Amino acid sequence: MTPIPPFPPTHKPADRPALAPGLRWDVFCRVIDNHGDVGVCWRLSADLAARGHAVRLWIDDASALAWMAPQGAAGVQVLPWRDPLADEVPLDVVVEAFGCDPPAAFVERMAACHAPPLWINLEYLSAEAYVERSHGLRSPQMAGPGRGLDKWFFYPGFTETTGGLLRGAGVALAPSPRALDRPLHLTLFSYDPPGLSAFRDALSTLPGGACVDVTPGWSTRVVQEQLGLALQLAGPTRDGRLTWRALPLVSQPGFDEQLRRSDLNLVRGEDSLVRAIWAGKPLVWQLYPQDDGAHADKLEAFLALYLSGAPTGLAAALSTVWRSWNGLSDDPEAAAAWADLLPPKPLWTVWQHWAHQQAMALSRPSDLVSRLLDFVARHRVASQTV
Ligand SMILES: Cc1cn([C@H]2C[C@H](O)[C@@H](COP(=O)(O)OP(=O)(O)O[C@H]3O[C@@H](C)[C@H](O)[C@@H](O)[C@H]3O)O2)c(=O)[nH]c1=O
Repeated sequence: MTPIPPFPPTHKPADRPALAPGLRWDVFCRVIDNHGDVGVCWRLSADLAARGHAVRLWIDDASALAWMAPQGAAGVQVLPWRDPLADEVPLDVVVEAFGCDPPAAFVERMAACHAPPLWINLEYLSAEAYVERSHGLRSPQMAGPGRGLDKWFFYPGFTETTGGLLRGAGVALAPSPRALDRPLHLTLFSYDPPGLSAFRDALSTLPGGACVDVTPGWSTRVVQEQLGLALQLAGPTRDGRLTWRALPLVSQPGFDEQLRRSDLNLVRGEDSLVRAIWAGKPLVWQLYPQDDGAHADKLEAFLALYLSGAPTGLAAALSTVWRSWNGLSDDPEAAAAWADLLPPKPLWTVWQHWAHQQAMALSRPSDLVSRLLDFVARHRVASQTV
């Protein structure tokens, strides 16, 4: 076992390295699967830095940042996750993404600080009711390396009493919907949606045809497996009235722009759901499937929120399509619902307007980073007055 190097029992704030104005943050990220962990941690870090804060992003696998954030961000230092991490002085705020357990030696140093950093666990986004109940709760650490510290739960969410949604400074809100006088343009970023071939059938009947941009990895594989289309970056694949195009991996700003340019976005996971909302275009969401079926409740909660107040015909057709896209119903109506939702059917325009309206409504309250800064400010004031 590597011995933990000795360090003084207390560290006054003055012991911490002086950095840029604003607060100094340690963000910890473990890449478990796919791109969501790094995607969220990068957006958070870059947004904090854009507001004058200094961020050390500790990450166990930074490889995806080469394509996701090739531009980097002034104020964000990307550092390899090290365990033990006893030689670093914790900064003002420590964000642990998705309960990823920062190295024990680092947490021991946090606990040994004269004025310990504020320790925040950033959780997964959901519209379920437990989010409002759990947001902002304190978890006193009774044992382990952080004994004596408090860890605070910060839950992203869609309502005022949650942690809000990541937005970023450069988000251009959706333009108003336009009438379609060309092939429908789609982006496919998915896991393995059951019924992809039924969806292709619905697209194939569109009078103007459609062009589907397929993201690399899972989606390209699934198009090959379910539809027998081997997509190549070299050029588009014709398929009757449809055109399929393989996309390369692009930066987050490029990905966001891709969603804004599309007429219909089929997205997956939490981060691209939020970006598709901001794009203000019709969207279909595929959730990461959980073995215990927990994604079903998560989908229903989001449907209830997103479609609250929607015209009845739209709510019914969209719910049918979304459940079937997630393998949560084998509703024979799904094919008919798809057909009803696509142009030139009247519901298409209703859907466009609804997506635009929801982008505006959900962007009106403050965003996640603003709420996080407010949360931190309130706790720092409270801890100084104790
Ligand atoms: C395809 C593509 C994606 N991206 C980014 C956008 C997002 O930040 C990120 C994708 O993240 P998500 O949309 O969350 O989907 P994901 O499927 O990659 O991640 C998911 O993995 C599951 C295991 C987790 O449980 C989910 O919570 C979720 O995080 O990749 C690009 O920047 N460029 C690209 O070309």
